[in-house]
Amino acid sequence: MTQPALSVASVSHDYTGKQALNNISFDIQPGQLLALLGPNGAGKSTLFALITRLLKTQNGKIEIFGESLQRSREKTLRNVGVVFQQSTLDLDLTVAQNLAYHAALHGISQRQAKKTIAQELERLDLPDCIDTKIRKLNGGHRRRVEIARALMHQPRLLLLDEATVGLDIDSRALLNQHVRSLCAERHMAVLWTTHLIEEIQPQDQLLLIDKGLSQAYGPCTTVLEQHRCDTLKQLFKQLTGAKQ
Ligand SMILES: Nc1ncnc2c1ncn2[C@@H]1O[C@H](COP(=O)(O)OP(=O)(O)OP(=O)(O)O)[C@@H](O)[C@H]1O
Repeated sequence: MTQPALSVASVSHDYTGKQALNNISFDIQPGQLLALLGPNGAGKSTLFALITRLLKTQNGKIEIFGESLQRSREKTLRNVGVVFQQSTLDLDLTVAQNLAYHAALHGISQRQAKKTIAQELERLDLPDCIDTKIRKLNGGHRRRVEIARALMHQPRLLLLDEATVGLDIDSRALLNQHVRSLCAERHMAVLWTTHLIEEIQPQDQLLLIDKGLSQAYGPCTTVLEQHRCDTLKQLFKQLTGAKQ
């Protein structure tokens, strides 16, 4: 095994008396997509906030490419692209302006930024939108711009928190497919947080959490076999009691 892109070991989290996460451990290797699945209130956002350092780690260890998140914050975050659940694009700036601003924050030269913006938009099938204000784009296109932004500094680990929320079925499928191809082509590690079973594929790694506890972890097909389930829907219901 190579060094994991992301390693989470025995992580727990308390919100003043309420335990949101209890002893969660998992790894993501370069080129792997791990689907973090769980019903509402399972602890997905808490875990995401710990990995992105929005919350401070209370218990356990989080490492990105072998570097402790607690000790080398800047170094580790340089390797990470993040797409949050809520859009953080400036609606009154154009696509290019939003991306260029992010590039500047990462110390990327204007020349390099221009080149990367063109490449990423081409890749996302958005080249005609470069001078369009975000406000004029539909939800699916805005999400694609957010992915392009997260990729501007060429991260090796991409973290997405419920990136498809609010999108129609076609846009959801397209986005999911796009992230999968990035994962394969760039050998990028991906954490895909979702509460939607249909966004998960048999070749994915799966971490199913419920009420802060890890209920199942491993290659999707292995997890199904271990729990004698034919479908993820069945597994989800068996382990969480929740319906999809
Ligand atoms: N700031 C907070 N203070 C107290 N409790 C919190 C706080 N944030 C979350 N919780 C609780 O922690 C648990 C996990 O919440 P979290 O938001 O991480 O779950 P989730 O899986 O992301 O759910 P959802 O899909 O609904 O966003 C829930 O019981 C929630 O009520």
